[in-house]
Amino acid sequence: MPSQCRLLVRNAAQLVQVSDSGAQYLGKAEMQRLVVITGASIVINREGLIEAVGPNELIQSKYTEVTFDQEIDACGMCVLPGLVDAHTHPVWAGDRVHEFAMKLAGASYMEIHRAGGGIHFTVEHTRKASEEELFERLRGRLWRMVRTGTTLVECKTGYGLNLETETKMLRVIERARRELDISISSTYCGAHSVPRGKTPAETVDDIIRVQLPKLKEMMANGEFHIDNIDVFCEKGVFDLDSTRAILQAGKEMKLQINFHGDELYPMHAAELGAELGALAISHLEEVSDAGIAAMATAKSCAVLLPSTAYILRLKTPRAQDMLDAGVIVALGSDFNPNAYCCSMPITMHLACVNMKMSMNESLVAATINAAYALGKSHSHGSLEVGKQGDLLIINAPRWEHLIYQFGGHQDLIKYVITKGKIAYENKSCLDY
Ligand SMILES: N=CN[C@@H](CCC(=O)O)C(=O)O
Ligand SMILES: [Zn+2]
Repeated sequence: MPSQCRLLVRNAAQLVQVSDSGAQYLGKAEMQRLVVITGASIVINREGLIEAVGPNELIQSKYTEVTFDQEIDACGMCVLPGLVDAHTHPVWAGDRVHEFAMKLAGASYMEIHRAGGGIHFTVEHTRKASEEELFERLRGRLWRMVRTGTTLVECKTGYGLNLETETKMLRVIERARRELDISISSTYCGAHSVPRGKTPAETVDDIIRVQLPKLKEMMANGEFHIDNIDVFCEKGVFDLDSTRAILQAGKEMKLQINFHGDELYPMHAAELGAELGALAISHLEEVSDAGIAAMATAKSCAVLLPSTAYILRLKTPRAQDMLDAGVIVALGSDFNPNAYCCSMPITMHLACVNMKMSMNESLVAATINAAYALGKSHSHGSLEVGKQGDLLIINAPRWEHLIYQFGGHQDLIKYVITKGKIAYENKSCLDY
């Protein structure tokens, strides 16, 4: 046993491990048996990994000879795994508050998109923004996420739609990955929309023949790392054949398939994703029964985005049908200029109230299952020995307060810890 460790958190009223079996995801039955220890401690070693977790007496007796860089007495508080946000678009310039007003007045998402707004508006501003400006904006947004408990986040490109700006966005994400106290899964989403002045066929060709080969070269040179490939598979954006061609090309580059499907119109994107071995498919408001069955068999994770369904007043994603059919269900905030929500506690709350998930199911979907959607559940998403020491400590005696309290998490989350170091501390946390 080492004589020095990075962090000891002791005396937690509850410590939610989520799972203690080494599972890479939890299905509906296991979600009901969340692993929670009462009166618990956790130890993070100097590599930032969890070294021990268990009842106070056990940890205390094992670690009497060990000194810690930092100790936290969590008496009366709860410890949970850092939250995992499985779907965000956080790199952009130019907000769309004016479009929110248009939507409230009755315009649909696609009407605004077809009229040249929506993604096109953001692309125009993001192309003009400097790399430094985009990084500073990303830094602020990721910091907001950290303060609401997110410690691993998926970050998409997709507001460049050409090689120059897509690579600018990838460099910005890479810099954040290297410099900031949050783990990042990076997604190339060059097929987020058909850019102005190009046909869908020209766009697919440019992505497959120009952009992807160049990205491969840049990854090999160590300029940035890309984990996932994404396409907005939607009527009026990319059809099934175009989506298949782009995702297949990404898969050949060893990128994980993680794409937008069956959101506004039933496209049979879920069936396509299952056929291609997609690790994750997001949205799925319009998924078919056959698509649900295919995803369950293929173990393609459904990343549900309750904030988007809420803001756009879409059909409610069929979380319970998916869980009953054996689909792995995860959650994402879908932070983007259309759905300006970067809080996973609010996302979990919406999933419970609008999608009829239980609090156990929501927490699993925002931790181990979201980590699975990013191919990272071997290292993230639960408090188990050997995993990364990412956790939050809330100032309440039952963990469910994280979901029950709607907003105001700045007064609930006391610490956010990444790799065993305090990334955020609220020194004036109010009593619940
Ligand atoms: N649906 C496609 N992409 C985003 C919206 C992006 C945007 O409107 O800027 C989403 O996941 O909701
Ligand atoms: Zn999205």
